[in-house]
Amino acid sequence: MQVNVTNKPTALIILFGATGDLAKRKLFPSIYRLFQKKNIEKFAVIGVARRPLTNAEFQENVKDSVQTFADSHENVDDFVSHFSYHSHDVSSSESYIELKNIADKLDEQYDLNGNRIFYLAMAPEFFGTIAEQVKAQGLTDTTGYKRLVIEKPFGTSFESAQELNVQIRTAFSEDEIYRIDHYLGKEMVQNIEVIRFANAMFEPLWNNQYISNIQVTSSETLGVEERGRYYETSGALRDMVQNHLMQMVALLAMEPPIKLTDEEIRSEKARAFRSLRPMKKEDVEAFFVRGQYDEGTVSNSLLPAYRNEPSVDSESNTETYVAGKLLIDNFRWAGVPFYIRTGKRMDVKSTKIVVQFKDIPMNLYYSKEPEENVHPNLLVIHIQPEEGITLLLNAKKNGNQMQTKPVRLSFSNTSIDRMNTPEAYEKLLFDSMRGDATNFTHWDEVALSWKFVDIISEVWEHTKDETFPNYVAGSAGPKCADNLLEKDGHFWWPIENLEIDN
Ligand SMILES: NC(=O)C1=CN([C@@H]2O[C@H](COP(=O)(O)OP(=O)(O)OC[C@H]3O[C@@H](n4cnc5c(N)ncnc54)[C@H](OP(=O)(O)O)[C@@H]3O)[C@@H](O)[C@H]2O)C=CC1
Ligand SMILES: O=C1O[C@H](COP(=O)(O)O)[C@@H](O)[C@H](O)[C@H]1O
Repeated sequence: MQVNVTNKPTALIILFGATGDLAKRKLFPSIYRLFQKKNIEKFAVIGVARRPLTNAEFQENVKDSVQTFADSHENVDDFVSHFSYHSHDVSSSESYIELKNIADKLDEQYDLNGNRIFYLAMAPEFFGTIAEQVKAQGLTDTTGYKRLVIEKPFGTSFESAQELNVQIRTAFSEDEIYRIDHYLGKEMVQNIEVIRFANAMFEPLWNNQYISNIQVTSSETLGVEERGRYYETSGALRDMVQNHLMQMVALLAMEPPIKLTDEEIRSEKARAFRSLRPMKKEDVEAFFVRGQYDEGTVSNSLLPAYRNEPSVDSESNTETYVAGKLLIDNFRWAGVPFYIRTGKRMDVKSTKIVVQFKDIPMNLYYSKEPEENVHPNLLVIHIQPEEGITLLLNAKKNGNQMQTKPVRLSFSNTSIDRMNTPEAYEKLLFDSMRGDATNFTHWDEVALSWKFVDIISEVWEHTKDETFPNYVAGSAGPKCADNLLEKDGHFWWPIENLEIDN
């Protein structure tokens, strides 16, 4: 269903998990930016968590968060006056009634038309209970819209995701559910569609006749930090591949949607997932490799091995690195490998997509200077930290001989628009308030991506990787990831050499 998208949304946001890390680092600063830009005016927030806090104490926490994580600090007192707090254990049905009373009061006070966002920034084990309770206790009986914004991970396998989906669907219909994948809120991830579908020079080439392979890299310098308990049962495959990396692959591989509506775009992404060649257990080893970081020295500090991080098993078999090859068995992509890789404690923090074009059929320049191999054309989409596009072409070297040199055409997104692009969470929160679900994941996409990764998890859970730990903290990852491409006659383009030239 296409929802009526409004530009100045009003809403009461009921934020479950309001004392947590995500709320502090991402959500409060994002709501603040929307307020500062006057994108939202009539709004109120109820923070929900167990610890006892007064409204004033909670507002002080929100103020701290804005002062630490947002780039401007004006009107903060006015901003935090929109926040209330309700101490409440979400697994007990009792205090939902009190929550409803607070919600109704704020609805009237701020003239919010009964519009409600239930934002679940909590561990997934609570998602089903909260959805059921807000319905049972009448919080969803409202005159305006009701929407459920739900954080990842959405389950830990297809089966668990399906159970969770059934639970939340008792209270919310599919078009009221906004499953967050914050990569879909990143400016340059949203730009993938525009680069592909708004440029006559790319779309005709966007297929197996002209593209040799596509590489998607998301590397992090951070380790697992304080999230060892969660990460031990997740690993990089469930934490990053099932969602962020596969979403980027879908955007790169999908067919042009007939319209730019959420339904059309999400159904094209789901079709791309349906075309993925399913993994067979016996093929996992040939298509996917894993790694786990060992201790390493970065800027003269010794960083611990994953197995020595808090709440991590000293013999853990959990992967902190994944590289893999995906094949899309459709007319457009047959034969083109999509390589993906992601890891924690790597040498650089960077997310990039490299589209490598095929060599031209006959190259006039090889014969003259065989050592001067002509560089393949590359399109590099820089997702973060820098945002932009680089096109690597070949041009003539200055001078009399006919030799070539690679040249770069670069576009830096931020310097062109002369503004900082909005944070992913800011955009997604705004979209959920406006009723635009385009950049949220539909159940079909979630189900298909879980089915794909479940086979890999099953194999990995049952085979201990005796090489772990197999890469040093602060390095470029394990050697097995290079072998994966070498077998196909390819190599990973070194992301640190592909920066944007301004
Ligand atoms: N942090 C991040 O960078 C990211 C987080 N996410 C996801 O966001 C969600 C939240 O993560 P994060 O903020 O890091 O988690 P935290 O552990 O920091 O916060 C959990 C929150 O839940 C509250 N809580 C826990 N149990 C209950 C309960 N029984 N009743 C009411 N409140 C409860 C806690 O407050 P109290 O103890 O006071 O009850 C706290 O506010 C998770 O699903 C996570 O996977 C997704 C992407 C990134
Ligand atoms: O969802 C997650 O993403 C972050 C990486 O996000 P980014 O925007 O900084 O690239 C990752 O650290 C975390 O483990 C994962 O849960």
